[in-house]
Amino acid sequence: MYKIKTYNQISVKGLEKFSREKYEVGSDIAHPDAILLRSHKLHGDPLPESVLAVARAGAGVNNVPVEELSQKGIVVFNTPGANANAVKELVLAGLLLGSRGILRGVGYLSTLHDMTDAAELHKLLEDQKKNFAGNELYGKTLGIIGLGAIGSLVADMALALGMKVVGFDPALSIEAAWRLSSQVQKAENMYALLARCDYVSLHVPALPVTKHMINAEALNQAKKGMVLLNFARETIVDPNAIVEALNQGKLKNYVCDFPEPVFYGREDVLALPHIGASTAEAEENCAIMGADQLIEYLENGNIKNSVNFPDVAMARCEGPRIIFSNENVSGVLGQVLSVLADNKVNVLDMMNKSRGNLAYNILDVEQMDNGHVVDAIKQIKHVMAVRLIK
Ligand SMILES: NC(=O)C1=CN([C@@H]2O[C@H](COP(=O)(O)OP(=O)(O)OC[C@H]3O[C@@H](n4cnc5c(N)ncnc54)[C@H](O)[C@@H]3O)[C@@H](O)[C@H]2O)C=CC1
Ligand SMILES: O=C(O)CCC(=O)C(=O)O
Repeated sequence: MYKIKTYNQISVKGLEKFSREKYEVGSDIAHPDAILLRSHKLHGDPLPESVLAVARAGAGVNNVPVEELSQKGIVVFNTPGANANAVKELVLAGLLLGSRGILRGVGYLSTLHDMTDAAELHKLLEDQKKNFAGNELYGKTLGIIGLGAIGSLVADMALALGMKVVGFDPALSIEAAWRLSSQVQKAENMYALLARCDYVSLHVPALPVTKHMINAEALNQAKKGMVLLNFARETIVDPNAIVEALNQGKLKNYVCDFPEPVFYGREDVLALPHIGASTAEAEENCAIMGADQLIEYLENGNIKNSVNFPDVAMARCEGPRIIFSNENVSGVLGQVLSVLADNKVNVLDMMNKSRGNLAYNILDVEQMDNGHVVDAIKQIKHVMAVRLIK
C-alpha cells in the first residue's frame, strides 16, 4: 500500500486517480511515500524519512525546498501548463479592470442605494459617468515578461484583442519558443520593454534572480501611465517601489494576485487573494497531472515533469525494477553493476540520465530475492536513494 499525504484543497478528480486497493490518501497520513500539495509552504516542516516524491499541483515550486529535497534524492514534480488558461483569463479581467472604471463605478453605485427615484438616479449617473471613463485595449502595447505556459497564452489573447505584444524572456525554452506567435516582438532587455509598453504583465517564476526585478530602477524606465499586472508572485516586485511609482503617476494602476499591507486603501491597486488558478478546471487539471506523475513514479520509477530530476521513462520488463539516484560523478553505476554481478543478479534493461548534480538510474533485473542487494547499493558512496519495485 502506498501512502499519499495531501495539503490544501486538492480536486477530487485527482484524488480519484489513486486506487483504493493500492493507495491510502489523506491529510493526516503519518509515514507518506509521497506528498501532493498546492501552495502549502513545506519549508521548515519536518519531512518524514519515508517521503520519496513531492508533487506540486501547480506551476510555482517556491513553496517547496527543492534544493534540500534534491540532496536526499527526493523527486519534486510540478504540473506545467495545467493551470495556465485559468491565469490567462484572470489576466484578461485584470487588463479590463486596470483600463476602465469598472470597480470604482460599481463602488460609486453602492453609495447610492438610498436613492429610490429611478429617473433621478439615471440623471445623476449620466452626469457622473465621466468620472469612470477609461481606455480601450485595442491598439495598445502589452509587454510580457516571461513567455512560458502562461505568458504565451496571454500573448495570443492580447493579439486576438488587437493589442501589439512585446516579450522578454532570456531563458525561453525551445518548446516555448515554438508555441509563441511570430507576431510577438522581442525586446532587447526588460528596460526596453518597460519603456514602450502601455501594459506589462509578469509571468516569471519566483527565483533569487527574479526577486524584486520590478524595483525603483526598473519602474523609472517605465512609460508614464503604464498599468502593471502581477499574477506571478509577490517577490517579483518591490511593493514600496510600486507605491512610489503610483504616487508619481509613473504607474496608472497595479493589478495583482498578491496583496500587501502597503496597498491597503489605494484605489489604484486592484489586489486579488491569489485566485489565478482557482477554477474548477485548473484545479482538476493540476490534481490529475500531479497524481498521474506520482503514480508513475511510485509504481514504475518513471519521471515526467520533475523540476529537479531528468525525465526518464523505460517500459517494464517482466520482473523487479531497481531505481536509484546518485550524485552525478563517474563510477557509481559501475559499482552498482558490480554489486549486482557479485550477487548473480542479471540485468535485462537499464537507463541512466542526469540533470545538473543528480543522476537517476533504472535497472530491470531478472530476479532478486535478496533484500541485502538494495542495502549494499545504499552503501555505495554518492548513492542518495535506492528502491526496489516488485
Ligand atoms: N496566480 C496564480 O495563481 C498562479 C501563478 N503562477 C506563477 O506564474 C509563474 C509562471 O508560470 P508558467 O508560465 O506556468 O511557468 P513557465 O515555467 O512555463 O514559464 C516561466 C517563464 O519565465 C521565464 N523566465 C525565467 N526567468 C526569467 C527572467 N529573469 N526574465 C524573463 N523571463 C524569465 C522562463 O524562461 C519561462 O519561459 C509560476 O512560476 C508561478 O509563480 C502560476 C500559476 C498560477
Ligand atoms: O494552487 C493554487 O491555487 C496556486 C497556483 C499557483 O500559484 C501556481 O500554480 O504557481
